[in-house]
Amino acid sequence: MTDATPIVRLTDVRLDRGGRTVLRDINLSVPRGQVIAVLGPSGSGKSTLLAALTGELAPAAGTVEVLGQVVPQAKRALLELRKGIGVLLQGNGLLTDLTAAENVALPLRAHTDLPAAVIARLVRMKLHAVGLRAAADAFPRELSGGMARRVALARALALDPPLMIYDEPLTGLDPIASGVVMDLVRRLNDTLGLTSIIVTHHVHETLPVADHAVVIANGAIVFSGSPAELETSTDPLVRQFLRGEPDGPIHFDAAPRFADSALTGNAPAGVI
Ligand SMILES: Nc1ncnc2c1ncn2[C@@H]1O[C@H](COP(=O)(O)OP(=O)(O)OP(=O)(O)O)[C@@H](O)[C@H]1O
Repeated sequence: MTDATPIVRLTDVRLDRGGRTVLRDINLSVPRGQVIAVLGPSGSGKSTLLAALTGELAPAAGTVEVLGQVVPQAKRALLELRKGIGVLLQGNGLLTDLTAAENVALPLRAHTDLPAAVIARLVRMKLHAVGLRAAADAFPRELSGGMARRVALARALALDPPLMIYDEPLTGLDPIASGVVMDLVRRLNDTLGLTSIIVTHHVHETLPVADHAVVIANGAIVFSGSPAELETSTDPLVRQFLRGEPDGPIHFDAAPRFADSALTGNAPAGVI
């Protein structure tokens, strides 16, 4: 993969779950080095899109390429690919009976044969990167929500993945902790040379650190452009989403109604 190859590319992708189409006609290309915000209301299919990137969900149609290869279905090849993808899951997924340092060490112990002293040094470096070196011996229950999220972030970074995926990284955090986490996401992206995909409905906290925004609603990409373009968009769907209004062209029921005319024809391609 050359530097010019997009780190993530979805081509004419359709994603089905439970026998129902959740997302269709997804075209999205993420260049290296960028922070991309994937926004959308609850139930719009953000987690479904992530599942396709990590190979948890195979596309019903189209191609999903990550790190220069089509996401494989064979288990071994998929595990190999996943080593290059750091995922910060909703919640933290920290093991409560392990210290912060032990949590960060988990992926290193599972996926490398490095000696304990090297792992300990790498763990200290990762905790330092998220500003928590002093919390190495603390248990998750002793940490604030924001600190615990940063430990989870350090763990996601443990194997030096070139691609980071954040699934609702701000859930349950207060505005100050949210600001700290988003600044960290941006800073780590730039200093470590990562590419970051942030899936969230926290628009106003995320846009300031994003290079590019994609909005999904009603089963498709309905906006793809810069944060500034998003904020000045006059598209009724985008406006409704940004203002959090219950009434408008976005359907908030579980099943996207593809036959509805609100979307047909005016969904811009998600190529960035
Ligand atoms: N495993 C599944 N089986 C069947 N349907 C599913 C499954 N997972 C999700 N869905 C459906 O797919 C749609 C999109 O769900 P998804 O979780 O991707 O949305 P989301 O945008 O991530 O929502 P939230 O912001 O609430 O997490 C929803 O209608 C949901 O009910």
